[in-house]
Amino acid sequence: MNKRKIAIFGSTGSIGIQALEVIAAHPDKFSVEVLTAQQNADLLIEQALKFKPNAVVIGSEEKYKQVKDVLFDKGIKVFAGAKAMVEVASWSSIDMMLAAIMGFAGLAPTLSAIEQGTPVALANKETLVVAGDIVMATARRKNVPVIPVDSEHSAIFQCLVGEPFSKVEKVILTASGGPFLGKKPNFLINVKKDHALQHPNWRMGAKITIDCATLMNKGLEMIEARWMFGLQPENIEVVIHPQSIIHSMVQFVDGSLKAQMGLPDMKLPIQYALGYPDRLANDFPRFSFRNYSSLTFEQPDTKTFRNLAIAIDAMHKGGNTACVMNAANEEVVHAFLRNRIGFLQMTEVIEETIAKIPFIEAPTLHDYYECDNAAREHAASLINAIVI
Ligand SMILES: NC(=O)C1=CN([C@@H]2O[C@H](COP(=O)(O)OP(=O)(O)OC[C@H]3O[C@@H](n4cnc5c(N)ncnc54)[C@H](OP(=O)(O)O)[C@@H]3O)[C@@H](O)[C@H]2O)C=CC1
Ligand SMILES: CC(=O)[C@@H](O)[C@H](O)COP(=O)(O)O
Ligand SMILES: [Mn+2]
Repeated sequence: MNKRKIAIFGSTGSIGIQALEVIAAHPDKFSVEVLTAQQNADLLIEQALKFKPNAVVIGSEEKYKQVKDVLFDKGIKVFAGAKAMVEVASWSSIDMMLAAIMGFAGLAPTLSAIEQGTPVALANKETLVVAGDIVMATARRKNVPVIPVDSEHSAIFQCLVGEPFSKVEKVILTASGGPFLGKKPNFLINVKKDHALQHPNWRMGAKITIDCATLMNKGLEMIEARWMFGLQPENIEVVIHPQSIIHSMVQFVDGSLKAQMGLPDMKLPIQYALGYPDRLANDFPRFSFRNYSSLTFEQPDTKTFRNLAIAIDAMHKGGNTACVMNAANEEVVHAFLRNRIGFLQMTEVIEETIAKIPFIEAPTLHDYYECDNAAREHAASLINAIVI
């Protein structure tokens, strides 16, 4: 494999930091072309001094001077703002973009890279939840690979290697169940962010960790799988697997099931995507059957964790529904993390927002931006009316 110049969009986050660990372990395979952050100027500077990218982008324009004052003398280009992020994403000097920005904000830079013809390692699931039809159609038109980083989608992708798509019967996404597995609404009504942030198996950014606690993460991942692999909604299932050792499965037309397994460590899917189609050797800790006497499975409780049911409905309904749901979800998670609303109220706001925003059957990209905006405004007004 030729040495790849990687651009990490969201380098200061959980995925971005682990990606830099992968890159540091393979200096002969990867170099860093671009790093971006939104607010965390200190860490962005530290990363840039260590990895010497061609350029960095800081989303917050207020932090531009702080970053420029340190990095400009070192020959590193410094840009600021959301527009600069989209422009830099289109640089032809980038061999692969790691899309690791959190939320809807990741959509524009990722589309910009795909339009330019740059392969994308996709962690940012919201990009496909919001506009998966347009993003994947663009990737097909430009003949650009979109390699999954999300652990379940990486598992499915690995199971599909060498298999004709026509022989796939269904995919089964595994879900840990989060910190509240088995709990009922009378318990959930009182839970606070500190408890919800305790994921049983993975250490991740705050937003995705809350999504795991509500099971919205699995709903987002079903929609991500629908677009990433071109599946019909009825061919995507979820099973609860509390140990997070089987990362997902594919069932084929002869009934054979393939599963991808390993310890819960995002460095593995990150490395697989950055190095694809090579499998690079590493010294990550290995799974051992000696340490696990049982791997267990159960059905999700969608009556209690209604966000998963909402997402499944959104996937079936199509159009702009998942975009609206995603926007409302980003708003409620933000509010929950600031103790502005309760755990179960997150679901109520999402439902009311979907009911309020007019349905569009075949949205354009412009429609998706408008719907995201309108849904956020409506969800914010509902949140503001809540007193806890
Ligand atoms: N963490 C994980 O293990 C997994 C994550 N994912 C997905 O990967 C994505 C990133 O997750 P994670 O790393 O946990 O998230 P984090 O919150 O840890 O990091 C988010 C990154 O995005 C940047 N960012 C935040 N808001 C904006 C914005 N408006 N514009 C530009 N950049 C922004 C942050 O910058 P700053 O630090 O300056 O705020 C940071 O670099 C998400 O879509 C998530 O669902 C998928 C599977 C696993
Ligand atoms: C690591 C990863 O891919 C997360 O999206 C993970 O899936 C979270 O775990 P659960 O959603 O299964 O709780
Ligand atoms: Mn996942």
